[in-house]
Amino acid sequence: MLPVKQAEEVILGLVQPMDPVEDQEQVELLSARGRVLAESVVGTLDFPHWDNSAMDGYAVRYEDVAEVRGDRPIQLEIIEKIPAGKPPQKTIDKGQAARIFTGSMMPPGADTVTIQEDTQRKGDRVEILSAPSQRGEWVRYQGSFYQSGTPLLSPGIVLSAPDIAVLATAQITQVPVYRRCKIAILSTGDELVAPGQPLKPGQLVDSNQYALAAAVTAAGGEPLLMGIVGDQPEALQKAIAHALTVADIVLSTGGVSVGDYDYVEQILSQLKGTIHIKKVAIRPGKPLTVASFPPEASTSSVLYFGLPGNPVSALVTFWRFVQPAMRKFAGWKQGWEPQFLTARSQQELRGGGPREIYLWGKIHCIDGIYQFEPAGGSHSSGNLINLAQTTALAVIPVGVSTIAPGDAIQVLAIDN
Ligand SMILES: Nc1nc2c(c(=O)[nH]1)N[C@H]1C(S)=C(S)[C@@H](COP(=O)(O)OP(=O)(O)OC[C@H]3O[C@@H](n4cnc5c(N)ncnc54)[C@H](O)[C@@H]3O)O[C@H]1N2
Ligand code: MOO
Ligand SMILES: [Mg+2]
Repeated sequence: MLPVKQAEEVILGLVQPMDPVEDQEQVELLSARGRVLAESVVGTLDFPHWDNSAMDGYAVRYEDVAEVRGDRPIQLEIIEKIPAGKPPQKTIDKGQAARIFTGSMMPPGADTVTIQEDTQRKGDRVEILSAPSQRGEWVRYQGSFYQSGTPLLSPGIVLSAPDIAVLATAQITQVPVYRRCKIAILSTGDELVAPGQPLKPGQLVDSNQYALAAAVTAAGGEPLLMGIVGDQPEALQKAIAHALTVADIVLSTGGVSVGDYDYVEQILSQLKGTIHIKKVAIRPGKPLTVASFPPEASTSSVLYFGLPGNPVSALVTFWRFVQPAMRKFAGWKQGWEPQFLTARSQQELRGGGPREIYLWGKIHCIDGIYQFEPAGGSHSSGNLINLAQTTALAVIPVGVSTIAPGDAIQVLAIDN
């Protein structure tokens, strides 16, 4: 049994990120959120594009108003009103001002804005009641936030709402992103029927394919549903061989343990896959099987995860191992590894045995401190019912038998 951390290293070591050119596609700006940027974005305009006012008030010359005191106001002649979006027509001379608004271009000659609240209007003149604290007060200078020609956004970032604002400002309406990675998902087991089918005695609804499709989508991938394959080696070999030709990563569930009908590993070998992992010291998820297929066996090299069939084992191993691999493959520049948070356990947690234990539950932030609330009921890897609404997995390291209430633990936050 490979320790969890070592298994993670082996898996991430097997992943070659997509090619930023070959695997690039252009998407509309409004569809770019959550996608991974494939190219550096460089703006052709300074930001702000021109000197403009940060407030409603009057554009003035600093020298004219620097000495103003409450008991010594000065009056300036208003020579122009400059709405936002209209270029100023006049130059501000000594003793003059322009009425200006937030976002309006600064007129030549003026270098400072006095806010409306510090003035009194007197017909076509304005009385300035207090001095600015410095030259340039309330002016947003051209290029003060960003200079054109320098990188705005770097490749390998996952685009978020503020990034979309930056792209919009840079007038990038078609965004170069990595294509979504294709993840084939197949369920193995003679007992499985699709949701909606009546159950004969001994049968079970295939929940894994749906759970994994949702998890893949949440992780930014494109799920390819390959259906249910019975426990027949020929059918399974055919299905796996086909999945290898259509996907970047293949996930199967079931058939990886030691039972008479657990054929996945032998089929991966028959298909000339290299098996890197057969068992991981994780509970749930021990029989996780990982193989790689060189480009000859498929269109390009493909990573294969034989996830355990138990529904909780399938999702826990997805979150712990598949999702990081997807991130690296998808072009993320960094942060592929799961990010653990420190939380306090609300209840006593029991560990023990040779495997790292993952308990599912919810994470709450109470008075600024993360707290982990384990799901009630059985933590059997077959109990998918109490997995509902899971937002975190708490990790009990090997060698730790008890976590007392209030003790610190590492938790993996789940965003799905
Ligand atoms: N003698 C041993 N038995 C088992 C061991 C072991 O070490 N020695 N390991 C156990 C562990 S741990 C796990 S996890 C499971 C993994 O089993 P498989 O990956 O071989 O999966 P199956 O045997 O095919 O199924 C296990 C379980 O999950 C249900 N299942 C399967 N597919 C689905 C699906 N798509 N949707 C919902 N449920 C599914 C299946 O009916 C079984 O109940 O092995 C233990 N056994
Ligand atoms: O690893 Mo199994 O997933 O413990 O049930
Ligand atoms: Mg089995």
